[in-house]
Amino acid sequence: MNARESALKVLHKIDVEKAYSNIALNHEIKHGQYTKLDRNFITELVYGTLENCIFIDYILQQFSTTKLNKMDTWTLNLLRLSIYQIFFLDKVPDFAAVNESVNLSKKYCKRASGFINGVLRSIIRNKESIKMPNKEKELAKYLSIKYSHPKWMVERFLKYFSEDFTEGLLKSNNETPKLCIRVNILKTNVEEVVQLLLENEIKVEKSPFISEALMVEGGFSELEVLDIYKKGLIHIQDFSSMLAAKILDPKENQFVIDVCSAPGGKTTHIAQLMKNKGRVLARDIHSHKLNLIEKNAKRLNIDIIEVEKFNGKDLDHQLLNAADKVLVDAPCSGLGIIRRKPEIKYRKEADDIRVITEMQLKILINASKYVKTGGELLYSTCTIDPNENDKVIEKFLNLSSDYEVINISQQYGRMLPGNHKEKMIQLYPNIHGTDGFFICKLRKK
Ligand SMILES: C[S@@+](CC[C@H](N)C(=O)[O-])C[C@H]1O[C@@H](n2cnc3c(N)ncnc32)[C@H](O)[C@@H]1O
Repeated sequence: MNARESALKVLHKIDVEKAYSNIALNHEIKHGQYTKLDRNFITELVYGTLENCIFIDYILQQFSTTKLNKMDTWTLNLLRLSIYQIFFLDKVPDFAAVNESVNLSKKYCKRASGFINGVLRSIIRNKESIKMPNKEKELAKYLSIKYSHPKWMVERFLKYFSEDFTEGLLKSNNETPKLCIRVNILKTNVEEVVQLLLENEIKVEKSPFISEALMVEGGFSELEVLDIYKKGLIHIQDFSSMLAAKILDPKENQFVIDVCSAPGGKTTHIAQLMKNKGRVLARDIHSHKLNLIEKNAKRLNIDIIEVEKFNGKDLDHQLLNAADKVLVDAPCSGLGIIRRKPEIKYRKEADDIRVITEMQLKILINASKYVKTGGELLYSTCTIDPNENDKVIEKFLNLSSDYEVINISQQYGRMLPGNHKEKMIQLYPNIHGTDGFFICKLRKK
């Protein structure tokens, strides 16, 4: 199977089965016989098409007599894949993209071959004269189409951020994120890992902010296949996520509870910082995800983590005032990780955010009850929506007079790129080059 056919299958799966892009793509790549070049091309085609889907559909609708929602899903995804190549990939000649698509259509949507051929050739002929909405008159619509974010999302960003900031954010959301590595200091050290990666022709940069973090140069994306990963010397985790455990700052022999912990990125980092001494209780509502924490802990040689299925919306009376530190890495809209999962743009609705903030507050209130007097509570999310971040904290503080916010931007400023004047930390992909991420640390008085 060639790269375009694989990309089409993955796009179809994401669209029709609502699969996650990273999981669907990894599955396809792992189970096919592809060269590294093919794997990179499939990845580029899938992410590029997904990232630019609203723009692509806008073009397609202008040249198709059939409405997009009336098209067969194979035809629609094949057209999207081809239009992506025509508009965004200089290395693919336009007519090669059309010919490949027509060949593929014979296998996946035979009856539409002529239609696909006609639409694509007409797009190529008129490529230069395509009209975009007027930026001055219809800013949200223009940005929505240009950067392929739903209009409600753009309007929401424009409500919170300036026009320039919003445009920068939308642009960054369509860029490829840097791959970050966390060195497992229980098993090795940074120098050894840098050397071992070099032997695999992977160059990394040390992070000036977090001692155990490395940034991969050039975006190599298959670290999981390396021995160094399988042997648990490294874990793959964004810099912003590493900050959460660093700022929680757990110590050896403490009792730490992580109430929303799967797949265990932060839990295993916490255990690592505790030098694998003490107790970490890792909970999640989804039992199938708890297996991932156990698998990760085993690989990283960590044995102080206990996993347990528990709904954070329920209060566990057994744990009242029991923990030194509690982490609430809350379920959120994910608006900070659109670079990694572009499908988030198309699957979220404005109302989802209202519903999720109620859950976040409930989980935070329950979790706060598990902290000892003098203990600490850390709330984090991978979103940039203030309603899920500082607004949740504001509501929490109104209901919890026994808590105060710790000024982490002052205390941990040296770990952060950019300037942070507020007590809490909000990272943005367009400013900090990390995932969009929020952290607030609180102390129980
Ligand atoms: C942001 S993710 C956690 C990521 C994790 N901390 C890490 O670093 O790997 C949020 C998690 O909350 C879990 N979750 C959602 N609703 C929950 C609830 N009511 N109680 C507990 N966990 C919940 C989800 O299954 C998901 O694994």
